[in-house]
Amino acid sequence: MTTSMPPVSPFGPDPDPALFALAPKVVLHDHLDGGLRPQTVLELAEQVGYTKLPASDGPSLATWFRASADSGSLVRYLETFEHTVGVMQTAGALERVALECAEDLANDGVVYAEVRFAPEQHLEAGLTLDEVVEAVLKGFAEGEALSASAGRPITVRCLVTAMRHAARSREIAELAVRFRDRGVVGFDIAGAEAGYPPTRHLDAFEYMRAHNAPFTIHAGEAFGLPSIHEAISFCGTDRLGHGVRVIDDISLPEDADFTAHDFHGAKLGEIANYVRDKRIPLELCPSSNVQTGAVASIAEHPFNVLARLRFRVTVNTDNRLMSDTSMSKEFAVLAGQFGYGWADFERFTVNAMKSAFIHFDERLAMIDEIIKPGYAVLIG
Ligand SMILES: O=c1[nH]cnc2c1ncn2[C@H]1C[C@H](O)[C@@H](CO)O1
Ligand SMILES: [Zn+2]
Repeated sequence: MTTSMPPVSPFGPDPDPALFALAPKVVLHDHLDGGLRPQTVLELAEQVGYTKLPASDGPSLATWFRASADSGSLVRYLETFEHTVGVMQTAGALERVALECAEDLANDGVVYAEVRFAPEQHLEAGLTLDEVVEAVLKGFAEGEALSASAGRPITVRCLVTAMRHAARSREIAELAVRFRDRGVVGFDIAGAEAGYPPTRHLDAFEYMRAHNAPFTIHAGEAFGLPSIHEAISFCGTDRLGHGVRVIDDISLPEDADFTAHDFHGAKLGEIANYVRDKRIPLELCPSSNVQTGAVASIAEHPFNVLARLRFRVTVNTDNRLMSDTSMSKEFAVLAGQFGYGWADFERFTVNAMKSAFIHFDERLAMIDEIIKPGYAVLIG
């Protein structure tokens, strides 16, 4: 791969993320336990007597998360969650974190969010799975109400995640279906990918399919094509969490420039074709992918190749705390690297909204009433 001069962004070479705050944004892949405010981690630790935090003030803690997550390994990246999950063990803590999550996303101009977390990781202080989900949904509803009254309306829905190294996925899928009319719109599996293929959790996915309920699978992040193949072909996933390694099934000319405008010489293999033909959404998380070593750098991120080849790409944060990011920052990074303008960001946002797990009429209303008018103002 070669990288020539990156295309010039209409926003300048190193755009200010604040430029993107006004654009309506949709996030489909954002972890509740990966997006806490550093100050909240400190305050909750104090309240619940959690003594293992690696820093004692907000800025140092923020730096610690970002630096520790920068290891180039998904397994080491995931170790940082010990400290966020550690302080999210009571209903009050869960509710506060969910409320602040909704507020932070709304303040960044996110209009629709699907936020995920693994209820099975929040049972240490005696809550039941149902109580955990109820507390989180309560916090989201409060955050939505506060944001609406502050003139920043947002819709937040929840995905419940099962940890792929554990054995509770069927139970979590049942939880998702039990709460389907109360704000939980889907199911997911996450955690270390190598050694834990999606087919380990086939009964959970079969349960979801039997109940006509959608799900996504973290696949093609730390492990490559076999994981994507299982997720789409054996498990029947509706979306791919990351899915970034689908690039391994696309052959490009030896000297291809990942920042180019077109990729006419690209040859898609069977898996890549299937993902594109079926319009399977890719929940791409550029900054996170660099941190976990799924890609070497933003310049070498396949986002642009996949976008230009018209895969259904979406832009996501993954873990705002660990990556010190936001949707506006991810847009800024992509604009600076690949030269995208408002029309591109509108397309990625519409892609995301089309791929959401709420009902078709609700998706359409968000696109027609909020997203398109919002970008029309920006495009001018
Ligand atoms: O990017 C990720 N890949 C795999 N697992 C992840 C990623 N980000 C967060 N997780 C894990 C750690 C969290 O504790 C869990 C539930 O949100 O999901
Ligand atoms: Zn994730």
